[in-house]
Amino acid sequence: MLVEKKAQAQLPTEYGIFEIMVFEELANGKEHVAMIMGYIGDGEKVLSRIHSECLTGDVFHSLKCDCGFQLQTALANIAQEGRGVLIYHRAEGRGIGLTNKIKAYALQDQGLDTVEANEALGFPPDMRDYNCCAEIFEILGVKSIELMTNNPEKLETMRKDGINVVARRPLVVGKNKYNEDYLRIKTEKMDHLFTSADLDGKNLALSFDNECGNDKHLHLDHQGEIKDKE
Ligand SMILES: Nc1nc2c(ncn2[C@@H]2O[C@H](COP(=O)(O)OP(=O)(O)OP(=O)(O)O)[C@@H](O)[C@H]2O)c(=O)[nH]1
Repeated sequence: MLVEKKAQAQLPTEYGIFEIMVFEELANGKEHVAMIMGYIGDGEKVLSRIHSECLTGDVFHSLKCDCGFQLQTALANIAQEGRGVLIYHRAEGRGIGLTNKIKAYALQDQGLDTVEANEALGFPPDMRDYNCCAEIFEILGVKSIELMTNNPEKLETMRKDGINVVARRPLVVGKNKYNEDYLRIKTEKMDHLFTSADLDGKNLALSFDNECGNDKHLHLDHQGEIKDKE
């Protein structure tokens, strides 16, 4: 047994009413979350997402990654179907944690890509494992899933752990000028399932307007002083 269910309640959201459940991972005390909508019933063909925690993207709407956009789109897709499960997997920074992810961002500011930055800090490119997510599906009575992801490892782990993946639904959203390299590196070095049309922005279900927001943004110089950037 990898996880234990700790709490459950209703959670009204802007996408509709979910049932929220908290599962503790026994090996490390991490609190993973399942957001469930509708009646799981026979547990077959449940629209699902395993979303890895990204404080910067999910909460602060960072444009350096696609995480926040994927989270919103996954919840919206589940609401549209009226049935589904989103597991919020507490594996911040692909498992290296928030402090190390921000250290990696600092290295990326100096020109390293996401994989190189992890390696420079002494970590593999990706430290996640998804076994506890498969067990959460099992506890929920989910037998087969349509998984919203571009990451082949999530598909493989679910299959190995006995959760039948009947389909993959690509989740290509939120490309913008700040995350172009991040997305490209996912295809080139991490085997993620983007097409060249995705990377050109042609297949985006929800494209992000490059020119939106205030481009006369503030930036920090090397001393940490905030300056206007023209
Ligand atoms: N180490 C590190 N983690 C990052 C970086 N940018 C985002 N993340 C984390 O990456 C995780 C999301 O992984 P992704 O590779 O974007 O996507 P995925 O979950 O593998 O695949 P999808 O299911 O297609 O979203 C989250 O935990 C983020 O916090 C980065 O530059 N470095």
